[in-house]
Amino acid sequence: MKIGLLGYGKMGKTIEQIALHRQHDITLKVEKDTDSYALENIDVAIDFSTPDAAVANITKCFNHNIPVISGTTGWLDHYDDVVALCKEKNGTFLYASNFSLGVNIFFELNKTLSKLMKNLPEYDISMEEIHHTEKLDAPSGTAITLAEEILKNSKYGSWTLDAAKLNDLHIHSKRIDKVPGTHQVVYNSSVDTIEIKHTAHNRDGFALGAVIAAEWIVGKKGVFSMKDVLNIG
Ligand SMILES: NC(=O)C1=CN([C@@H]2O[C@H](COP(=O)(O)OP(=O)(O)OC[C@H]3O[C@@H](n4cnc5c(N)ncnc54)[C@H](OP(=O)(O)O)[C@@H]3O)[C@@H](O)[C@H]2O)C=CC1
Ligand SMILES: O=C(O)C1=N[C@H](C(=O)O)C[C@H](O)C1
Repeated sequence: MKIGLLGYGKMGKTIEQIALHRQHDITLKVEKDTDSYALENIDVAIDFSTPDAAVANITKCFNHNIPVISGTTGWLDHYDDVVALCKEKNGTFLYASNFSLGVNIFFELNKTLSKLMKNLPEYDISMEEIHHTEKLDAPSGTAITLAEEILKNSKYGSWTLDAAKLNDLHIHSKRIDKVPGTHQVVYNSSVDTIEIKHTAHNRDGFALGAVIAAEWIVGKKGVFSMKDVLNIG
């Protein structure tokens, strides 16, 4: 498979290693905002760029009829517009806030736990996400995905980064040098605490999931998620 990497930073480089190991070719690498590029000789594009760049990269793929996988976070205010454009252009698109198999299992655990806790308002819920100091967005995309599921079954109105907003689900975002990604959900009452936690040890799991999604999506049309790829949820 011929893969175009839209974004060649920490994730782009890790994806390249995994893709080459799985016998794919990298036929395009876009390294920075100022790079002009043509979408030629590509079966699928994988976008791990920046919050400001993702929408333009994805749109360009739709315009050139190239299937596109996006793991870039921090642009989700435009997600509905991108989905509408994909349908209008009869394109192929898959976004995941987190491509790792472990986190996608963790998403299912989070969903199950939130349903179990639905009628137990004596538990206060909070979340923590920890990432490296180069991360541009907060909270993480993964934390937002977890929070949106919890909100369906809880007393909270929305998620917030502000600990003073007691009616909202607080996400504590910490930035610590080199941390690849840690997410924790905590249910706390006066008598006990229930916690679930996922810790990434490196970026390989994210990159492998993105390559598996790219392999899966070629030849398909529409808007997909990792639930479709992994057949879970
Ligand atoms: N969904 C998932 O599983 C995961 C998602 N992510 C997300 O992926 C994104 C990238 O992460 P990461 O690789 O760590 O970040 P990096 O900053 O290491 O890499 C991003 C790269 O994209 C480049 N870039 C800037 N503008 C463009 C553009 N217009 N087109 C293509 N590339 C561009 C940047 O260049 P420059 O430095 O010059 O700006 C940089 O080299 C982030 O949003 C992150 O949150 C990360 C890990 C897993
Ligand atoms: O920026 C990162 O590094 C990561 N970003 C994603 C997110 O925002 O959830 C996924 C992963 O946690 C690493």
